Order: sequence, then structure tokens, then C-alpha cells
Amino acid sequence: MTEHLTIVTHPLVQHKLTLMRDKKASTGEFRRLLREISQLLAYEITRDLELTTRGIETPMQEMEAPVLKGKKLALISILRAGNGLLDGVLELIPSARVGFVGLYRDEKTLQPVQYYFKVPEGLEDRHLIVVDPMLATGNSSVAAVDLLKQAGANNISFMCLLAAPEGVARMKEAHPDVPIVTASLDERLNEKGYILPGLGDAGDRMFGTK
Ligand SMILES: O=P(O)(O)OC[C@H]1O[C@H](OP(=O)(O)OP(=O)(O)O)[C@H](O)[C@@H]1O
Ligand SMILES: O=c1cc[nH]c(=O)[nH]1
Ligand SMILES: [Mg+2]
Repeated sequence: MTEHLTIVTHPLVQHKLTLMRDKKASTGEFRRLLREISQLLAYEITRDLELTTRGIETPMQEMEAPVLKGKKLALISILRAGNGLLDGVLELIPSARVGFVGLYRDEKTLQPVQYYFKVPEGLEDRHLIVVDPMLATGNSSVAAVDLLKQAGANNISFMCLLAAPEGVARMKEAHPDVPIVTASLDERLNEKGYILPGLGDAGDRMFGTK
């Protein structure tokens, strides 16, 4: 993937995203749609995975058929909302290792507060796909990528549902080597750091906590 930002404009993604943005969507609908979109975003973020071939026999003849090269993948969820993307991607890549970075945004300072960090061993040899539905100021995702790089990672992609221009710029400045895949580049942040038009607080909508 050479582009720093890829917006997945596929009609199914855009339709489902609109249903999610609607404040009338129930917690259950929101969660189901996020899971469905996560698989469509995964299709895009994994398009450069390396292939090799394996000899198999179809009912008709032998062939050398493509299979994933098996370069080690790890999915990293930024808690809590990242888990809404994680499950769907894991269904597509069931053998992936999984790590968690626990961060919440201080409502006043908009700075991330870390409360958890648990990742698979050997990060230096893995391709990491970091998932979090919201890239707002970018403070959380930049902090998560900082922590992962400090732990040895050097091959990281970032998947989100919505990105604000401010967050994309911040990530590009801090981590120009980390490509971003998103369903939408929204307009801007409001004075409280929420994405506009956005969809509100992803974690609260997904888990019904507000
Ligand atoms: O780009 P930023 O300005 O840092 O904002 C984005 C972060 O905010 C949300 O998490 P939140 O702090 O609400 O935690 P939660 O997932 O537990 O709800 C979201 O899931 C991101 O992690
Ligand atoms: O709009 C926003 C910004 C940060 N986190 C969210 O969940 N939503
Ligand atoms: Mg939240």
C-alpha cells in the first residue's frame, strides 16, 4: 500500500456507514454494522499481503495454487472501541495474533490515558493492523503506534471507520510510514474534539454506555 490515506468508497461500506451515523440506530444495529464494515475494510487493508503457491489437486488435475505466504500478522485493538472492528477482522484472519492497547481520551485535555498494554511476542517480525473506529485528534492512535514501535514493531497499518483531517495530518506527521484505511474522511472536529458530522462516541454507541 503506497498511499498514506485510503478511503474505501465501496457502495456497501458507504450505505452501512450512513445507517451507523443515524442517531436512531440501536446498539445492536450499530455493533452489527461495524462488524460488517470491518470485514470490507479488512479486504482493502490486506490487499498487499504476500502470496506464495502450494501444490494441490483439484478433482480435475494438479495445480500450483496461491496461498498466503504466512508472514506473521497481528491485530491490535485500541480499547475499548477498537474491539468493535476486531471481531470481524479476526473472523477473516482467524490465525492472526491479537494485542490490546488500553487508552481513553481525557475529556478536557484530549490526551490519551493508558491503562493496558498486552501484545504478542516478536513484534519486529510481524505486520500489525491497528484497529480503532475513530481517528479524531489523532492523539490516541499516535500514542498507540508510539507504544507499538517502542515494543519493536516496524510494519504497521491503521484501520478506522471515520477520520478527521486533523487526525490524518497528525498521524502523517508522527508516523508517515503507517498507511491509514478508513470508510470516510469527515469534515472537522468540534471544540470538544468530536468528529463532525461523525457518529458521536463510538464506544458508547457500541456498548450502550450512554
Ligand atoms: O483521535 P483521538 O482524539 O485520540 O480520539 C479517538 C479516540 O477516542 C475514542 O476512544 P475513547 O477515549 O472514547 O475510549 P473508549 O474506546 O473506551 O470509548 C476512540 O475510540 C479513539 O480511541
Ligand atoms: O467523534 C469522536 C471522537 C473521538 N471518539 C469518538 O468516539 N468519537
Ligand atoms: Mg469512547
